[in-house]
Amino acid sequence: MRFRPAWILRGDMSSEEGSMVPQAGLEIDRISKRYGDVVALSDMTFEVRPGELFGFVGSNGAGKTTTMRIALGVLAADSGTVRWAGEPITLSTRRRFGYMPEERGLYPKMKVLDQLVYMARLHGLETNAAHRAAEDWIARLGLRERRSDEVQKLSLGNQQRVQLAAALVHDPEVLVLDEPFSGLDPVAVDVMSQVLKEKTASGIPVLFSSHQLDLVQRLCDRVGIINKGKMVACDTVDALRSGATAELVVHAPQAPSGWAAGIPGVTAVSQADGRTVLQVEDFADDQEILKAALATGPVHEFSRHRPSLAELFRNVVAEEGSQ
Ligand SMILES: Nc1ncnc2c1ncn2[C@@H]1O[C@H](COP(=O)(O)OP(=O)(O)OP(=O)(O)O)[C@@H](O)[C@H]1O
Repeated sequence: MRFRPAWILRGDMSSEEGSMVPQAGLEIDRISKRYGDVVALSDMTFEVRPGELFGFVGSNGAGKTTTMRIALGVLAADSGTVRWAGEPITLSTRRRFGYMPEERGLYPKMKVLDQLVYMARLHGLETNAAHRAAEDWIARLGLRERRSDEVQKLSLGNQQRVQLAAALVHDPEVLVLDEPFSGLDPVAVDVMSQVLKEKTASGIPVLFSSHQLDLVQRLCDRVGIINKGKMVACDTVDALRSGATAELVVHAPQAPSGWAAGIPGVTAVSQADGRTVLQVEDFADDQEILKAALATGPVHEFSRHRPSLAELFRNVVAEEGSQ
């Protein structure tokens, strides 16, 4: 599968952004960051719009955590700006963000309720309001029976629920979550997904990173694929998938190797167990392909295939890596 250049970004987001954006969201604007000789981010640019669930995907070391830390202001960029609602972020803006750091950051010996009350107080809630919010999120995230346990005595999945509660307890205006789904069981994934959807429905922009691409494909309004510190593709999953060169799966058990060679606009990707996967350009004539397949014997399947986000991701990373 190959990609048309329309959605492969090369440092200019202007064609990707529409004019219908109601208000500015969380804007990451040409952020660069080096660690010594390592270029972690290079002109990283994208926006998470109000009410949008934005999935941030990339290989290990691509720069997701660095971007999120800079967005939160816990790490300084070498250049570039992060804005929320049109204004550069400040210490007081940061207090209105909810953050789930990759390294988590709960106090292991603190009890769940005390932990959440403490977090809420840190973000400026009064004692009573902090207690109410902590109890609400404990109930909502299924942690009632664990509320008096030390965090270190919880399972990893439950610790993650507490971490999510800690990101939400002060009713943030923006959510930035670093791999919130990692290590969760299917029920906890559903709880997490539901909470994120509710938050976006109330107008909050949510940025989260994940290596679980099936989940990202299912949940997100838009996806940003990053590679080596750069945004290389950013759009809805549907737009990304429709921008990829289509594939045809042909099950013709008697077809010899190379049976489709020479048909204009067609490239064989694989052929095994009687099943051939072909890449077909827009101008390729699928009836001609079908005729060629039938000429070899019976055809049991002839179907178009839309690449999954995981396939798109592998392809983008391979393409960009080869440049
Ligand atoms: N404190 C640091 N000192 C030196 N290099 C760092 C530091 N933090 C990150 N890096 C480097 O910056 C690059 C980006 O790392 P980052 O953690 O942002 O990637 P990531 O996309 O979050 O990866 P992962 O999916 O593995 O969590 C990597 O090359 C990493 O080794």
